Amino acid sequence: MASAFCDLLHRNWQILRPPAPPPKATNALRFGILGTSRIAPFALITPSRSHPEVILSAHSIPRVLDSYADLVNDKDIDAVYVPLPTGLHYEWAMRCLAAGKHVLLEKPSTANGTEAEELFKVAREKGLVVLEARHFVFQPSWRVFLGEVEGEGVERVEVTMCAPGAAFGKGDIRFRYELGGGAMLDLGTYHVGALRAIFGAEAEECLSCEVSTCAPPNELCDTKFNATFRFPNGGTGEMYGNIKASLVELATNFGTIQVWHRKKRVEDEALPAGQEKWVTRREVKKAYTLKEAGVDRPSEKYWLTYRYMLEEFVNKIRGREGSDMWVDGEDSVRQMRMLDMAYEKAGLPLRKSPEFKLETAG
Ligand SMILES: NC(=O)C1=CN([C@@H]2O[C@H](COP(=O)(O)OP(=O)(O)OC[C@H]3O[C@@H](n4cnc5c(N)ncnc54)[C@H](OP(=O)(O)O)[C@@H]3O)[C@@H](O)[C@H]2O)C=CC1
Ligand SMILES: O=C1OC[C@@H](O)[C@H](O)[C@H]1O
Repeated sequence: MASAFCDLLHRNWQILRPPAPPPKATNALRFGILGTSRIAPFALITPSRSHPEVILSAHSIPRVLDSYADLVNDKDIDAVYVPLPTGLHYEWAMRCLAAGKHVLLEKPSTANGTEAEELFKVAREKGLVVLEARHFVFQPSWRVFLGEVEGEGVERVEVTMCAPGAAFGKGDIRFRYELGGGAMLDLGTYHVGALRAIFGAEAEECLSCEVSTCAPPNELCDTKFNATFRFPNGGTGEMYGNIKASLVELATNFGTIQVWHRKKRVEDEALPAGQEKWVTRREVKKAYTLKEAGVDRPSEKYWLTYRYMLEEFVNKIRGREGSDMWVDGEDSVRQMRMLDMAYEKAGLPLRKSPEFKLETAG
């Protein structure tokens, strides 16, 4: 017990303060970050410290450039991390591709399915990597969890995840339609990703979608959602989320997917041979490393989802075989199509990016 506690403390300490970084490779990829979003330190700045093939070349450290366009067109940058409001993802990812840069693109990839289709088509044509940062996919424990599930036989799945209302001020990007605001697009992208992966199939129909929305003038932005989808095997997937959750609601529903790798309790029912009563079997599994998840690839206990994701992003750019955890363009497009379905069912307009013109397309 004491050793498990020490292990927990040690691991969490290393998350915040990774061990002395390995020397950077001479051909390390040079990353730039657009903007100064709150997520950047978690999603890229800290993980990059322990990656020998990643150098942060431009952001606030060590160089600050005058504009997003300057950074995107900087010849000393190989890859750009785009953690902008969702409604700006499409434009800036397209600009990065036009400038020949690989893109680590915050989730959700774009504001709607049509934009995603266009974006990933251009990425394919240019032979550049665009990865939607749906980070939980890269977590070893998620892999273990999916290994327990037989998509075809799944009848009903419930995905619940909330975020603390106190974290987002009134003017937050999540509550502004013109910036791609809305809880389903922001948080629901996790729910939809989980449902699709568990069923191993695409939802055929959104059967119902109830939402609560912001007060005018932001009434087009949902803050809470409850939706049900039908999957090809006849099973139903339900999702509930709230980005204005109170502390009480958070106590049971807070999304801790980034740090909490311990696999949720597995429960199933079995009828032991010769007995009349069904019994419930419970098992807790954990996998902090790829090795624990049965994958023979390097990883460390203190890596968060973001670090795992960075590892695969670099592998893909280098053309190296990584683990089998990945989010390809087709997956991102399907993800957006399912979110579109939910918005349509809720009677809310699809989110969209502002019009823009590529000056440097080539
Ligand atoms: N992977 C994860 O765990 C998480 C992912 N996200 C995703 O990351 C993205 C950013 O979220 P978050 O970090 O909370 O966002 P923030 O509000 O903290 O940051 C957004 C950044 O976008 C820039 N920006 C450019 N134009 C605008 C504009 N018109 N209005 C507001 N900001 C603008 C600002 O940069 P500047 O400094 O240049 O002004 C700002 O710092 C979202 O797509 C979200 O879905 C968010 C949280 C967690
Ligand atoms: O991980 C997250 O939790 C809270 C959300 O609002 C955020 O955008 C998301 O990525």
